[in-house]
Amino acid sequence: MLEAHGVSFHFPSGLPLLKGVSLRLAPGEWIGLSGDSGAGKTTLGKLLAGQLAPHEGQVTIDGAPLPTQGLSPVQWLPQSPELAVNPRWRVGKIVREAWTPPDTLMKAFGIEPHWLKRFPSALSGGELQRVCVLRALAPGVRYVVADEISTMLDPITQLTLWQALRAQAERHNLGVLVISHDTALLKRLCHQRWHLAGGQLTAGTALEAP
Ligand SMILES: Nc1ncnc2c1ncn2[C@@H]1O[C@H](COP(=O)(O)OP(=O)(O)OP(=O)(O)O)[C@@H](O)[C@H]1O
Repeated sequence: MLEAHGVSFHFPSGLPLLKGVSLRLAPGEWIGLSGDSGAGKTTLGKLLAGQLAPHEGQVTIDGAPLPTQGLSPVQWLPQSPELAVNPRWRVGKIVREAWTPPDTLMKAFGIEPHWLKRFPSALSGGELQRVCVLRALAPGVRYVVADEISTMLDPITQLTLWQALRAQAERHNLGVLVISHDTALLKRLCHQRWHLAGGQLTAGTALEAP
């Protein structure tokens, strides 16, 4: 279980952004997170993935603090994949950074073999996003924070990405936090939805059909 326990956070010289936020994400569960721009969704996602540290409260995985070394069991996937890759590495090296995804998965994520020799700047944003999502699904990863990952994609590519992620999440019992402004997408994908406003979470409609 990935849990935020009473987490509070503010950026230096900023107002309190998160005020005692608690959230539980179980293995195999999909939770949706919505909220206005600037509400702190990305910040909460980064806290859950251990990329930021809370000022109060804590984030735990199975009751223990997140590991600070090695492959993180919680992967944060950002909206802009070009910021998450080394521009001097070829795509083949990028996708195999943490593990070697099998060809079947490359195909499921719509990754073309001839992209692997290119540099990331020679892929579209949507193509590079699929590479980054697959890169993050290494063995040992148990939770994924998908932060607006399909916003820039056309509807068919969105479908490919979510279907491939869904299949891999089911196979490995991954818990997924989906951050999005798209309420219809969250209703379609998530068992449970939360809305972030004023630094606190309120329940969206629970138990939507995934
Ligand atoms: N490194 C930083 N230093 C100072 N303030 C920051 C930093 N990163 C984010 N913020 C501020 O914190 C607030 C929350 O940002 P965050 O990215 O978490 O919001 P969000 O809900 O994900 O927004 P959006 O939907 O627009 O992506 C914003 O007002 C933002 O300007």
